[in-house]
Amino acid sequence: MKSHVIASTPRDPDGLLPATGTEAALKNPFHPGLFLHDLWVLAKARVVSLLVFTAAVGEILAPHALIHWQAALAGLLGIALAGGAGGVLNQIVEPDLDQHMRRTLHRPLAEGRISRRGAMLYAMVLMSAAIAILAWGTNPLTLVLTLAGTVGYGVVYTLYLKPSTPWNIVWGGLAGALPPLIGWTAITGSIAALPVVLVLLVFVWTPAHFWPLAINCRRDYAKACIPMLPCTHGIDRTRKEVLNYAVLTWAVSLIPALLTGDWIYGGIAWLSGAWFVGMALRLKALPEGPEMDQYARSMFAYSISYLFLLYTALILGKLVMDYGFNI
Ligand code: HEM
Ligand SMILES: CC(C)=CCC/C(C)=C/CC/C(C)=C/COP(=O)(O)OP(=O)(O)O
Repeated sequence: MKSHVIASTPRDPDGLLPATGTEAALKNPFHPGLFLHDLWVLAKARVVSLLVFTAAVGEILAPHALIHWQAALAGLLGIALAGGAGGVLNQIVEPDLDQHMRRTLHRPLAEGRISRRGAMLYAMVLMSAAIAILAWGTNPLTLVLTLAGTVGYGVVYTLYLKPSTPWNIVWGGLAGALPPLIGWTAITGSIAALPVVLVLLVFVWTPAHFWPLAINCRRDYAKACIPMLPCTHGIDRTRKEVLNYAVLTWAVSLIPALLTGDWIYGGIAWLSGAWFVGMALRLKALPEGPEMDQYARSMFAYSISYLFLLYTALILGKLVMDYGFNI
């Protein structure tokens, strides 16, 4: 396994300054607003919000979700806390790496505002709360799947896959794909075809979500010695894989429509997926340069809206099918 421990920081290439602390932190050791913001960033709360949303859709699609509203709430809270713990674990492992990437340079551990020990305590609090809530409000299957998500991301992906293989995110993405199934099992206690397809959907979406960003940040990943696909196999191969996974995502996104006969979802999935594939084709066609880098950023941003749209369309279609709303 490659080591990702790097001795100096971009702020201090010669290692002469104290190892920790931003200017703000040095001037003002405790600032409550900054501290709360740091806790938010440490838990990767924005990513977790989409994980929780996909879990909520898994719950809403499950039979009799409203009757089991306590399990539904416990499931969402548990996933939010466990997802947050995964984000903290990830940053406990990577402060040295984060210091070498412009995107992550200002994270609380990378800048030394929060210590590894403090972050570990935070992860333990989040994880204990998640376990207690899931054990009390849901069922053992939901608890086990959620634990698998946190360990899969915070330990298997972060410690082993990310520093050792360019296919890290394909397998690492499985952890982040679990929430729709976790939402479903929180309500039903069992596994069914529809939520498994929803897991597959996030699983095949993840590479086309992340690799455009990796293209954009390839120089930083190379500096940090992380073997992301654009660094190990080049930009052309990465763009080809983005296109492959975009097409795969488009195809898998149509399966729920076939399973449920939900044409509203099917129509939205078809159109938004066609757009995603169109973006992948344009990314592939652009000559290397600033325009391609900028377009890769746009595709990354669209990937998030796209997944959000697909899962929103699933709820919309279910409402129309169940209650016959006129639209
Ligand atoms: C191993 C799998 C994944 C990898 C490697 C990955 C990678 C990333 C990275 C590096 C960012 C940060 C972009 C930035 O700060 O500029 C990001 C943002 C984001 N990711 Fe992913 N992601 C993965 C899976 C997922 C999953 C499963 C979801 C949700 C279902 C998701 C939702 C998001 C969202 C909502 C953002 C935007 C956060 C923000 O605006 O700050 N990601 N992803
Ligand atoms: C079900 C459950 C509890 C799942 C938790 C899984 C989870 C939090 C997945 C998020 C995936 C994610 C943020 C990847 C970022 O990649 P990175 O860590 O390589 O990005 P970085 O460079 O921004 O740190």
